[in-house]
Amino acid sequence: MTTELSHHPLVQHYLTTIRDVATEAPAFRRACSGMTQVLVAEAAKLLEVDSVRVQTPLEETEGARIAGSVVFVPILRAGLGMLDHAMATIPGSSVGYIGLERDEATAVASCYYAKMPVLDEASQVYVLDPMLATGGSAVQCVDQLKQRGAKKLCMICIIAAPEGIACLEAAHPDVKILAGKVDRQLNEQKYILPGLGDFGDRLFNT
Ligand SMILES: O=P(O)(O)OC[C@H]1O[C@H](OP(=O)(O)OP(=O)(O)O)[C@H](O)[C@@H]1O
Ligand SMILES: O=c1cc[nH]c(=O)[nH]1
Ligand SMILES: [Mg+2]
Repeated sequence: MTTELSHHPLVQHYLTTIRDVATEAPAFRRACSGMTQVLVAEAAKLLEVDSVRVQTPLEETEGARIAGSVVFVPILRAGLGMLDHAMATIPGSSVGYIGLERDEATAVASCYYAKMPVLDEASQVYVLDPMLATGGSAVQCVDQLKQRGAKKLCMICIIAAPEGIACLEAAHPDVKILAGKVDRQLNEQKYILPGLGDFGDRLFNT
């Protein structure tokens, strides 16, 4: 598996805003959107294109269009914070949803919802989840996507823990990861350090 880090200055700028304990929900949401826009654009480098001809008002010239379908799969809840800008960046994309929630005591995620578009081996599937902590949620999500036919998968996250990367790599070595930052470690409650706290709570003001 390849894990890629974004070195884009905007990603580092927005990450600092969302880490900051003083950042409240409105600014947190704006920073999350701004960061997602850059990460999705970087992850879109994976897309293949078909050569096409295009007629300008003056003459015909060469062009390119995305080949195959693009599918975004936000992991609820927190992944919803990344969805709007992902869809705006690739307006022809499809969206699947998966709900996964970690048990507060064990940090083991369980699935409470799934609704997917048709997937096939040509679909480029991007899983959206800002936090890759133990990796349990990502592995369960990818398990389900592969069962439904997905073969080309990329996980886009804002912060990844080394433990989460190792877990996803062990279970699904073919899945690419694009992260805004790889943080130091998990704490005893399986929160990422230094991290940003509970992403879902900060995004949804709960
Ligand atoms: O890598 P893992 O250890 O599985 O942790 C990562 C997951 O934890 C958080 O979700 P949470 O369970 O808090 O649900 P929420 O998004 O509804 O708050 C986060 O949004 C990820 O989905
Ligand atoms: O640090 C973490 C780990 C999992 N989920 C979060 O929202 N934050
Ligand atoms: Mg949460």
